[in-house]
Amino acid sequence: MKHYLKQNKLFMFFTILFTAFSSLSYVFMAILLQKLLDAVIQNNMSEFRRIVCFSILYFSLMGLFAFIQSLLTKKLICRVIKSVRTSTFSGILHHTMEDFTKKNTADYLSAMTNDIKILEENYLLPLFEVIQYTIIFGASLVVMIYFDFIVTACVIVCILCMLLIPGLFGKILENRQSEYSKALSKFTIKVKDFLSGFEVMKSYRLKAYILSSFGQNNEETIRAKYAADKVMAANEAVSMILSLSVQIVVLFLSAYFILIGRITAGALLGMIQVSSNLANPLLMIFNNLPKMKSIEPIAEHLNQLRDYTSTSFNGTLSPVFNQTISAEHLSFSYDKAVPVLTDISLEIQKNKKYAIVGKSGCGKSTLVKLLTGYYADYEGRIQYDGNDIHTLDIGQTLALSSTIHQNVYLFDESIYDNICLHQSFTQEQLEYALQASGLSAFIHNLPEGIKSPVGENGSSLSGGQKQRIAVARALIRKKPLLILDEGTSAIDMQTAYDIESHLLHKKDLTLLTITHHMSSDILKLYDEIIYMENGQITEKGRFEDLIKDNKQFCSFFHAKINC
Ligand SMILES: Nc1ncnc2c1ncn2[C@@H]1O[C@H](COP(=O)(O)OP(=O)(O)OP(=O)(O)O)[C@@H](O)[C@H]1O
Repeated sequence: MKHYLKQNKLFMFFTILFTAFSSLSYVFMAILLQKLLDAVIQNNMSEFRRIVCFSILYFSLMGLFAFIQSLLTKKLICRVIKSVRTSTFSGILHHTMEDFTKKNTADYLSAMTNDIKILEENYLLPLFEVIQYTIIFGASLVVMIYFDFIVTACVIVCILCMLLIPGLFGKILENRQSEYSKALSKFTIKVKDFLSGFEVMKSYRLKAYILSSFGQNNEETIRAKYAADKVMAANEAVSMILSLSVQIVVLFLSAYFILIGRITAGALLGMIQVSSNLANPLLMIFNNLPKMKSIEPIAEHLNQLRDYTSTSFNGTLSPVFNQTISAEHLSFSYDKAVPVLTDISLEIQKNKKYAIVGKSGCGKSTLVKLLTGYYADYEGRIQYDGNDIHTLDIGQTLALSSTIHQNVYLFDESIYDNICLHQSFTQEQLEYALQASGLSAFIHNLPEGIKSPVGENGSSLSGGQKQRIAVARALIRKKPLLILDEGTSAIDMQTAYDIESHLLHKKDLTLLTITHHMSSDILKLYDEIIYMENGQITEKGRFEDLIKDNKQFCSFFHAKINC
């Protein structure tokens, strides 16, 4: 948190300055009361008038300072929250694909919303209260010494007892707050999951189950919140008792000192006023310190997201793909126990076309993800034009390829924005991409044309239309490597055939197609069919040759077309 406050040093300085002005005015009230009562008791009319005039000016200025201080504090909190959000979000965006997918997206969502809210409520707001009350407390102590030293000494003893409170509750509150943050994150994950599966819920009549599971999670979250609130309540009660004891000590001692003639009645009134300026600020400070300490695990989590650095890919070379992407003796598993790819060697030559086929779950998508720089923790070697992928800048390596998945993600913007992704392209480039992806006729029939909104994740489009937008998105960028991972599966046969054969005839494109669609007309157009079984490549070659060989691919092909 200090990091963000340092970024706003000047703002912080002026906020503290005006906090000091408005805080000192509270303390000065005690001296004003003492002077007023003494003037009244001494029947001093001219002194009384002087005090009244001074008070009018004084209270007007006090109001102005309080307003400026409040404004500056709010503005500073807004600036800090904005910085925390921006740097946390940019840290999240900095994650490698591999590390990003290790967590549920709702976990990031919870950090960006719930955790930052907790930070505001339990750190930033209390911090400025603590600053304000510390100034009031310090100034009150000075005024108290001015009134009477012995009373001040007794007050200090009470305060030392109060110093034990943060130590008493801080650690417990920290643990409870951390549990609450975890519960909130779990709750957000569940809600996101349920809302994403809305359609499944409707068609499988899952409402009762979802409501009960939601209720259980809601209950756990509230229980975690209440557990933290209970510690806060205990902290508040103990702080209150101790702060009251300060006022009681002041009251009784001052009364005794009037009796023995040590102080005046005006000083008693002043001391009662100042003692509340000692007790209340202390109460607030000791209420707030454990709260502020409790956000440490949350701040740590946000800092981890902000300061994320990839430990897997640290290369800096710009990748070049002019000849080959190769894999040698590549083995990989997601959880170490179950091997997904075993000893794979292959070479992808620039501008050639490859179809990767095999039974579901044999590792086709995983192989392509590894080749394009998705995962770093594998055995063997992956090279781009002879350079190990680990020596390359992974951001640039990932940008060399475009993958069109079965489930395309579309932003809630227009078709145009989803294709161009806020980059500039010429009209000619746009028209080519629309034509080659088979989108032209569809867009032509829309009232708003290419500017039509697609809805949340393309909810107003069909699966095939979404895939065509993804194809246009990739083609307009003329990326050297295009991957179709069942990328045309939702498009009607004729359009899919047209798109795929167009891509197969593009001379300046390397194409990797993962397909379950066994059309001999299309498969014949590929330079190489790569057939996989149980995480291994068992056959490679042109379609006609593999059919002639009459081995595993041939049986797979015939089994598929006979289905
Ligand atoms: N992120 C992941 N975490 C853990 N296991 C995974 C993950 N992704 C895939 N797997 C597992 O790895 C194996 C290979 O999956 P992969 O998606 O590569 O197969 P595939 O051949 O592309 O399948 P399909 O043709 O059905 O899309 C499967 O057993 C799958 O369950």
